[in-house]
Amino acid sequence: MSGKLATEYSSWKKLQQIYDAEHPRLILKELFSQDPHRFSKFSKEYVDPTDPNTTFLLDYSKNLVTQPILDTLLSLASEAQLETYRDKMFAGERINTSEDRAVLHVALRNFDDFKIQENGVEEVASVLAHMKEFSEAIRSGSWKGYTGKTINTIVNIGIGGSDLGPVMVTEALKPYAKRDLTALFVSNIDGTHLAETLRECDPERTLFIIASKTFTTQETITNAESARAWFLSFAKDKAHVAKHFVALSTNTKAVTAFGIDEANMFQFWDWVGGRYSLWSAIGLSIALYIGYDNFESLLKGAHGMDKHFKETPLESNLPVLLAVVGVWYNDFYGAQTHALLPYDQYLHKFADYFQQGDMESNGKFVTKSGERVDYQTGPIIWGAAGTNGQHSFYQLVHQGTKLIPADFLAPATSHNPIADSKHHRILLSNFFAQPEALAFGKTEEEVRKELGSGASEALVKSKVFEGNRPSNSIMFPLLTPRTLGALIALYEHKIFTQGVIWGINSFDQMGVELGKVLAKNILSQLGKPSDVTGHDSSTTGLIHYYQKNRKE
Ligand SMILES: O=P(O)(O)OC[C@H]1O[C@@H](O)[C@H](O)[C@@H](O)[C@@H]1O
Repeated sequence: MSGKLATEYSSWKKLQQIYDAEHPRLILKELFSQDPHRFSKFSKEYVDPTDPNTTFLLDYSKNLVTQPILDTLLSLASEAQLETYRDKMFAGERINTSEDRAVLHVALRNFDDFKIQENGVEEVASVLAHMKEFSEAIRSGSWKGYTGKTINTIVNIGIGGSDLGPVMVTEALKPYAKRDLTALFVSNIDGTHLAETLRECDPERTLFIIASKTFTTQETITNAESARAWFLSFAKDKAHVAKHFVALSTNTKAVTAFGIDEANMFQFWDWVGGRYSLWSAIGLSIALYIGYDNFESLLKGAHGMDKHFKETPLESNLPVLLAVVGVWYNDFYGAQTHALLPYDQYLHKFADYFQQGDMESNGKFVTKSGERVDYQTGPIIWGAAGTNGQHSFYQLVHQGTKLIPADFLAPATSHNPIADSKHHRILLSNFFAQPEALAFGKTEEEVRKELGSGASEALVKSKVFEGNRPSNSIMFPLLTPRTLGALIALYEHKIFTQGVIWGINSFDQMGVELGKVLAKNILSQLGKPSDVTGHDSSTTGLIHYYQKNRKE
């Protein structure tokens, strides 16, 4: 990045002045009543530049912004050289500086459109062809297990980026799934996860997909070894492993050492970050579950958003708008979190997925040039599918003491229009009502009128909704593979944009390393109390308690 702290930009300073002077007057109720055209000014319909049928509406009018604030936020993005860094990413420059790597998930869904130079990019098409051929063989039943039966269950063994994307997308695109193929996922090292999953598997009809970019991740390799031992307890002969185990990885040596044939390995490259890898071979479980053509539509939807991000001026660029509005709350309003609230059961893993996508990317306190930031970086991402959240944590979102910016997402049409779409109309009425309630609240006067004269003061106060709580709403016609691809890429580029503004490297994850190293050392000390050395009294005490109480 430019080597500057974000607070040094003149637009940052201007934003601080605007915030200090104006924020008490930024009242959504007033902003809407002053301008009857606020919705049309602050909403945009996305039309995929490569496919006019893929569209969605982004309504960002319920944000605590005016046009001059938005303009200043966009100047901040320009001052941080967003366009330059965006072009560097698409050109394959090594913008992941700490690991000296290019950041090219956009190359995985490019279909020869942008010219991208980097080793491996020319192999993308052949890996996709391999995924197509393999997924068709499994789905058609031409691929047989060791006793000649077809595969009816796939088990993806992976963690982090090698799990969350496939889990989220297979859930989201279930309406497109081959229902006689069950997709299961094992991620946790907790033996319970594998044991419970294997209870659902028939060894003669199960395919294990070992998904690991590095093929060294302790959880994944341990789970894969135990799955192989389970399989061999039935199949007996190691030669049968070839029909039931495939690998998705960048590490050919480790894959073959594990005993998986190179022919059953699906490659990707070090310029694919784990949390940006569902578009790569890591998406094999998706292709198997929804079919290769639908997987390709997912990639194409993301490519459309890439083109939009790359070619649209900042003021109409949807990921950029989401990003800068997020910076406004995160850095000036002091919001700590950002909620993702999809009103679509199929998107129930969306927030989980972007917890890694956003927090592993932007949860950093040093800039690319090694300086400690003096401002907030990535927000805490959380959320749940509507309307479940309403009956759980929305109380705090509406009346708590914290500002929680939120994105609401919903399809106009449901894949399951049961009871003549009654369910969907109820769902959507909530999707429309919640942002309205958050923004406009309910005054004391309205409460008094409602309760009548006998109500206690305490009761009146407890029923007031202060409102002025901001949100974005995203509505799309139907959750299709292409729309989902566009939505995921929308958030990926939002994360990229915020990372550029904050001057951090959004593409490494040094923060996950320390715990791994300590755990490795502790694992070697778990035998007996006298082995436990070099820790504080709390950690030592905890390990001693375990040693005293375990039954193995
Ligand atoms: O795919 P791998 O190499 O097994 O890595 C899995 C995960 O490992 C974690 O340690 C990383 O923080 C994630 O980014 C990554 O996705």
